[in-house]
Amino acid sequence: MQSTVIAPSILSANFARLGEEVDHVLKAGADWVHFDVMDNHYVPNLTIGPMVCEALRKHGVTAPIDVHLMVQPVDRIVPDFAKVGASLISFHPEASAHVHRTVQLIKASGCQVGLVLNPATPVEVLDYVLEELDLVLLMSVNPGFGGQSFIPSALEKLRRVRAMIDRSGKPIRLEIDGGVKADNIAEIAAAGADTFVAGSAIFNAPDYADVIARMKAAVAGAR
Ligand SMILES: O=C(CO)[C@H](O)[C@H](O)COP(=O)(O)O
Repeated sequence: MQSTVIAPSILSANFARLGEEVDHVLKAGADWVHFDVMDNHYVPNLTIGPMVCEALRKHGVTAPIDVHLMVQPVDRIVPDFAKVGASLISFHPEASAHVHRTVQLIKASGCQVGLVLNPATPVEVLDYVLEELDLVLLMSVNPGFGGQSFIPSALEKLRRVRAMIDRSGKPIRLEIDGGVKADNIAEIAAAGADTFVAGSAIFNAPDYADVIARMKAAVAGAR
């Protein structure tokens, strides 16, 4: 199992002060920056693109930027994110005409690659491509909005994907995204996640360091 990563989703940050918010959350103990890209086509919301990623790098952010593409089509935007400092790019198989080709494109661009499974996407979509991946991202809400409730069936799915990753013997991260809070993260970790996206639970809290510390302690206890 990989080391624990807490990746705050900046979807719930104050966009009017984004650079400060990212500095603050990293200083508070966050490991990665989770960067949600929505296109009002694949998902019914519209957020941020490569220019904002570039602005964060120019602002001085050196932490890994974990780009979650909720866009269709996928391939055209990949080089734009690679150029401006994305560390890892994840995409939804439903949004790509050729999943294996998109995986290779992301790797060739110099980024790590992740595949995202929606709550109703079967784990079999990982067959034939799992070993090419650096990360599997399981959505525990339907994509498009922060602040939704964790869908309990994601726990069983985590256990299944954890077993697939362990069987592969590859150092593939298992990330969970949606409704992750300090009070449910222990059972999510016990089900096999090692990388935790949390938006509203962190950015709506009065003390980012306190909530991140409580999350890390809960994960450590569960492992
Ligand atoms: O990808 C997302 C939505 O599509 C968000 O990252 C996710 O929902 C995180 O927000 P929260 O922790 O508030 O549920």
